[in-house]
Amino acid sequence: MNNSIRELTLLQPDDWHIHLRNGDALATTVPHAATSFNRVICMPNLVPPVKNADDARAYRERILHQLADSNISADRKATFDPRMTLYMTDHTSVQDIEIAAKSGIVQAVKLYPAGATTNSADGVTDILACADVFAAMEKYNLPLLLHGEVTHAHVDIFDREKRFLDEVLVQIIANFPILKIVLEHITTSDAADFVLAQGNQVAATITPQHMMLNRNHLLLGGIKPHLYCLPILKRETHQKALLNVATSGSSKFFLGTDSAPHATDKKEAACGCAGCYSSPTALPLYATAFDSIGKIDKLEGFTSRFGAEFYGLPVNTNTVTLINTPMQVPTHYPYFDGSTLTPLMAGETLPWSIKG
Ligand SMILES: NC(=O)N[C@@H](CC(=O)O)C(=O)O
Ligand SMILES: [Zn+2]
Ligand SMILES: [Zn+2]
Repeated sequence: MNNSIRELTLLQPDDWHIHLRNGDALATTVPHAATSFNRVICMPNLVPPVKNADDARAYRERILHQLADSNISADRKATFDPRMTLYMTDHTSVQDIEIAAKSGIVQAVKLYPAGATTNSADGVTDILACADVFAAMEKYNLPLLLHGEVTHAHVDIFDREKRFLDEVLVQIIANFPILKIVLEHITTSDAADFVLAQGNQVAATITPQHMMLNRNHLLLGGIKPHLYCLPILKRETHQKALLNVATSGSSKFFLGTDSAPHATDKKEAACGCAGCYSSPTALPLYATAFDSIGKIDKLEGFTSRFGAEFYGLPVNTNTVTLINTPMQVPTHYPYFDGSTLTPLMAGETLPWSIKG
C-alpha cells in the first residue's frame, strides 16, 4: 500500500439491518444513522414489538419526528428514509401480511425464533407452522428476514447458526422457492457457503464486527462485553471467510450493521446485553475491513448497490466520500437518562474516516 492520501467517493450507503430502538433512544440513534445512511431497515424488536402496519406507521412517524428535531444537515435529513419491518409472531396472520404489503412503508417481515436474542420473547415458536404467512409473503413479494439461530437449550451457542441452516432454513427454501430471504448478520463460513449455493432470492447481511473480529477478541485477555452480540463471534476461520465473501463482489452479501444500542452499564454487567453499537462509525469500519485485504474497490457494491438491488429499490444518487485520514472511535456517546453508549472498537484508531 502506498502512503499517499486516498479518497473514495461512494454512492450513499444504506443500512439493511439496524436497531434504532424507541422513545428517548431515538434522539441518539436517529441522527447517528441519518448521518451515514439513506435507507435504513428498522428492526421491529421494540417492547412491545412492531406487529402490524399500524404499529410500523406509528414507529416511522416517531423516527421522522426525531429526525426533524435533530441538528444534522438539511441534506441528510432530506435523504434519510426509514423502512419498516414487522415482527412475526405465532399470531401473525395472512391479513397482516396483505395490509403490510400494500402499506408502502413495510419493507420486510422479521422472524426471531422465540428466545434467540434481545427482545425476542414474542418470536415464533414453531417456524414450520407458519406456512400460510410465508405463502402470503411470497405472493406479495415481501422478504423474510431471519435471525438464523436455533434456540434449543441443548444446542451449543457456537453451533446455533449452522443448525438453523440445516434444520430450518433448508425446509423454508424447499417449501417456498421464490420467497425472498435475507439471512441476517451471518457469522460462519457455513452460512456464507449456504447462501452462495442458493438462487438469487437468498441473500445475507454482514456486520462490521463479524468480518473484523473473532471470539479470541471477545474472550482472550479478559472478557470484552462490548464485543458480545448475537449470533456470537465465531473462530478466526469464519471471520476470514466472511471478509472474503463480503469483498468478493458477490451481490448476495450486503451491508447490515446490526447496530444494536444498549447503555454501557447494561453491557458492563454480570449478565450483559447482546448487541454492538456501530452505526456512527460503520463506514470507516467497513472501509478498514475491506482495505485490510486490498479490496477497497469492492466496497461500493457491498455498501450501496447490492442491498438496493435485492430489495428492488433504485440505488441512491447522492454520494459520500471516505478518506484515509485516521479517526479515533469515540470512547462513548451520550445516551438518555444520563447513560452512555460505548461503540464498537471504542477509543481505537481507524485508518479511514468520512470526509467533511
Ligand atoms: N444482535 C444483537 O446482539 N442484538 C440485537 C438483536 C439481534 O439482532 O439479534 C438487539 O436488538 O440488541
Ligand atoms: Zn438478530
Ligand atoms: Zn439485529
